Amino acid sequence: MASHPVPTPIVLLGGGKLAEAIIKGLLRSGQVSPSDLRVTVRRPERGEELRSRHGVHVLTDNAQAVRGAAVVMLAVRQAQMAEVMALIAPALEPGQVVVSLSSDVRLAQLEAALPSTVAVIRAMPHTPVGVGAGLTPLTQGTRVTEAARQATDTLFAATGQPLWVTEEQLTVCTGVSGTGPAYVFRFVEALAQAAMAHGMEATEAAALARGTLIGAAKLLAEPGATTTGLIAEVATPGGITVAGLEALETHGLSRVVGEAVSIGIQRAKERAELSAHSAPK
Ligand SMILES: NC(=O)C1=CN([C@@H]2O[C@H](COP(=O)(O)OP(=O)(O)OC[C@H]3O[C@@H](n4cnc5c(N)ncnc54)[C@H](O)[C@@H]3O)[C@@H](O)[C@H]2O)C=CC1
Ligand SMILES: O=C(O)[C@@H]1CCC=N1
Repeated sequence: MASHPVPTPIVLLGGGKLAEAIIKGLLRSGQVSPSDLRVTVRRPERGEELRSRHGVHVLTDNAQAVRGAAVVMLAVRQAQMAEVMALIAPALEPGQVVVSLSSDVRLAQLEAALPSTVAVIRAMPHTPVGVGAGLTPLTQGTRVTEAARQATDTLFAATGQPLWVTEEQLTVCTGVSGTGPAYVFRFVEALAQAAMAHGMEATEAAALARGTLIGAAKLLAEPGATTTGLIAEVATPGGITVAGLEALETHGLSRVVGEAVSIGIQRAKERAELSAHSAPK
C-alpha cells in the first residue's frame, strides 16, 4: 500500500475536531502538504484558526470546495449531513471518492443522496489519527472501484492503519474504537482520582495516571506484545496486582465496559434509523 501516493487534493467538509485530527495526521505523515488540503467551515474564526495552525486552504462554499478533489470527506455532524450532501451533489465529478465520517448515515442513504458516478465509502476514524496512530475501520459502498478503495486505504494508512470491515461491523467499531479514546482517558482520570483519594496532590496524581497509560501503551505497541503477557509481567503471583485485578472484576469492570460499548452501538443504530427516516428523498 505504501507504494501508492496519497490521493490529493483532499477536501474536508466541516472543519471540526475530527477533521483537524485528520489534517494533523496527514501533514505529520509528510506525504501530504498544506496546499493539498482544503477544508470548509461555517464560522470564519474557525477558518482562521485552521489556516494559521496548519496552512490549509479554507473555504465556506462546500460545492466550490469539491471541484477537482480526489477525495471528499464529509466531516459535519448528523444535523448538517443532508444539507451538505444536497449542496455538493450537483458539483461532484465522476470518479471522485466521497468518504463519510458520520456514524449516523448509512451507505444506502449516502448513495441515494450522491451521484451514481462517485464512489462512496464510510470511515470511522478516532482522534489518534492526529498523531499517526489511528486505526480507521472502513466500509465500501456498491460503486467502489479498486482505485477508489486503494486511494482511501492509502489516505488512512498515512494517519495510522486502515481496517476494512462490513457496514454492520462498522457500527460495532463506532462503539469500541471511535468512542474508545474517551473511555481510556476517563480511566486515566479515575486512576488519578483514586490517587488523590489516598492523599496525593492533584498534579502528581495526574502525572502518575498519565505516565502509567503512556508507558503501558508503549509496551503494548512492542512487536509480539499481548495483554495477557503484559498483565503477567506486572502481576506477581499471590501479590498486590492480583488482588487489584480481582477487585476490578468483582466490582464489574468487564460488565461496565461491555455496557458502555453496548449503549454506544445502540445509540449509533438509533441515530442511523432516525437519519434514514428524516432524509429528504
Ligand atoms: N470526534 C471524533 O472523535 C469522531 C467523530 N466522528 C464523526 O465525525 C463527524 C464530525 O464530528 P466532530 O468533528 O467531533 O464534530 P464538530 O462539531 O467538531 O465538527 C463539525 C464541524 O462542521 C462545521 N459545519 C457545520 N455545518 C457546516 C457547513 N454547512 N459547512 C461547513 N462546515 C460546517 C461545524 O462548524 C463544525 O466545526 C460526526 O459525524 C461524528 O459522528 C466519527 C468518529 C470519531
Ligand atoms: O461521539 C460521537 O458521536 C462520535 C462518534 C464516535 C466518536 N465520536
